[in-house]
Amino acid sequence: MAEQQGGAPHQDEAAAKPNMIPGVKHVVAISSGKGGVGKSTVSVNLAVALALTGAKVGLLDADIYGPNIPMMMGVEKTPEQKDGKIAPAESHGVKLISMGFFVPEDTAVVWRGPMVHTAIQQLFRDVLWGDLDYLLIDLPPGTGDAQLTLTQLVSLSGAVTVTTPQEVALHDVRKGMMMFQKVNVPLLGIVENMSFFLCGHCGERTEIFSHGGGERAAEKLGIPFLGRVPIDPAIRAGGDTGNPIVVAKPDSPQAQAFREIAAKLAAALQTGEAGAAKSRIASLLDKIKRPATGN
Ligand SMILES: Nc1ncnc2c1ncn2[C@@H]1O[C@H](COP(=O)(O)OP(=O)(O)OP(=O)(O)O)[C@@H](O)[C@H]1O
Repeated sequence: MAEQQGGAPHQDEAAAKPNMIPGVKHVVAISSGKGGVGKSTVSVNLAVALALTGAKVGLLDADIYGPNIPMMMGVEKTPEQKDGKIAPAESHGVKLISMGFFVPEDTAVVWRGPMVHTAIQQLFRDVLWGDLDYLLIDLPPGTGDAQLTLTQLVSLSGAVTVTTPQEVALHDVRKGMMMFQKVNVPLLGIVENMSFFLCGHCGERTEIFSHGGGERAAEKLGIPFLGRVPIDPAIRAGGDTGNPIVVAKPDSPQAQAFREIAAKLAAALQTGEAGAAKSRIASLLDKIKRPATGN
């Protein structure tokens, strides 16, 4: 990817590739095969952990069926409009837009395919994201309209999948990963959430949802395992109060787990970039070496 100073994609490049968001360097989808595995919790903590490294980070809550990122980030105010565009909210150093801002609370929304398409398109096109190093997208669970729309509308740097460790959740992971593979979205890795519970009183470790499934799935699929996060009341409380654990308890092992996963994700994106640059150079060299055929 050609870059201007500061790392954002060049405006010309963005114009040439209409699916790129001008000024946004990496767009990463955070997905899950099924609901309730902690995808939003992981999205929020990774976004804030990346912002704490000094990166410019945006978070797009595309979970049209249960947009709870504003609550998890402690944002109540609806974003302002400027010249027909939407200025994202900002919290814990992260720019934030959610479908939840535009849908009245406690309203059940029935989204048909084209509506999903239009809504997600607007969140990309009409939001003043500015220059970002990372735009994380919290997808709805599963492999439906929103996921496919997204892969059509925006050039994704890759997808991360969140799962719990048990076999039934992993079955859905494989399905989700296959969808991304089919549409040529690089698989950046698997995060295993709710991996184990450490008793606060006796320190005993209990593996509520079985053991090691995320890592085994990563191995089988040949994609990176980004790390595991324990099940912990402080992580849940961080979500409920709008204070993600990486800021609420930065010295805790749970926060450390999220920071390590964020670092691995950043490294995977850089490797992807280096890999793409290498293959561009290799193909250039190949062209230079190959004698002209005259036609
Ligand atoms: N590691 C964890 N420890 C304790 N609670 C957690 C953990 N991860 C998530 N939770 C809690 O589990 C619930 C579901 O998490 P979350 O909303 O992040 O899941 P989700 O996969 O995004 O769900 P959905 O896609 O169905 O909306 C929340 O109450 C959240 O606080």
